[in-house]
Amino acid sequence: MGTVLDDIVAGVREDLEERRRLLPLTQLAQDAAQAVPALDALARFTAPGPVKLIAEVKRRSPSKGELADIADPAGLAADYEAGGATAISVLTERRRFGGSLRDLDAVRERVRIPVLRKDFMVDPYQVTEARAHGADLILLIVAALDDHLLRDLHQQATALGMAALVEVHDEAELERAVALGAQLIGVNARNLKTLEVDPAAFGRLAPFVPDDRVKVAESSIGGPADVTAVVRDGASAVLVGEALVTGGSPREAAAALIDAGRAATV
Ligand SMILES: O=P(O)(O)OC[C@@H](O)[C@@H](O)c1c[nH]c2ccccc12
Repeated sequence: MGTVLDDIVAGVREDLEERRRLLPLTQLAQDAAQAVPALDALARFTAPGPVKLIAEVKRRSPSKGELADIADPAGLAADYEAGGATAISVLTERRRFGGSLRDLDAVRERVRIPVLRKDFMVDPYQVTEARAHGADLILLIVAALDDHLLRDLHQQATALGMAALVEVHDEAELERAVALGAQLIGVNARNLKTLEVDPAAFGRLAPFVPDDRVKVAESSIGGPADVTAVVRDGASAVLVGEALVTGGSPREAAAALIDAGRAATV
C-alpha cells in the first residue's frame, strides 16, 4: 500500500501530464526566459534581523480539509507583506490543497517580496513552470525524491536563478539535504507519509543542521508561543499557513509572529 505522499504525487503527476500536453516544455522554457527575473531570496533569509516569516496562501489540506475560503489570494499576500513577511508561500497543488498556478500568478503580480511555489516537485517541467510563473523559490521535499532527482531539480532551480527550500522530516532526510548543499533547510513537523505531526521534530533535528544553512521550522506553528519555542531551538525562519488563514487579521497575525521571534532572539 502506498503512503499519503505516494497518492498525492500520483495525482500531481496526472495533472502535470495534462499541462505538458497543452504547453510543451520548449514553449514553457521561453516563458521562463521572459519572466520577471528572480529575486535573491537567499540573501533575504541570511540578512540579519529577527525571525523571517514565510506566510502561506493555503486553502485546504489533506489533514484538515477546507481551511479558508480565500477569495482574493493576492490581497491576502499583500496583507502578509504589510505585516512584515519575508516571503509568500503559495500552494499550487490542486487536488489536496486547492491551489493553482493562478494563485501563484495573482500573488506574484501583487507583492514585491520573494514568492515560493509550494508543490510536490517531481519533474523538471514543474521547476521551469515555477520560474515561468515568476517564482523566486521552490520547495523540494526530500521524502518525495531520490538523490538523483533531488540533485537535478536543485541544480535546475539554481540555474534558473531560484533558491530551493529543501524539506526534511527525519535524520536520514536531513543528511541528504546537507550533502546536497541545500542553503535553506526546512524541517517539516508533519510527516507527509502519514500526516502525523511531531512538534519536537525541529528541536531534535536543528542541532544537526550546519550553522551556515538557514534553518526553517515548518508546519503546526499555531501562534507566537510556538515561534518563540522554535527560535530558541535555532530557527531563523518559520513557515506558517493555517494559523494565518484561519485567524482574524492576517496582517496583525503575521506581525505578531515576527514580534514573538524578535523577543525570543534578544
Ligand atoms: O498550515 P501549517 O501547519 O502552518 O503548515 C504550513 C506548511 O508548513 C505546510 O503547508 C507544508 C509544509 N510542507 C509542505 C509540503 C507540501 C504541502 C504543504 C506543506
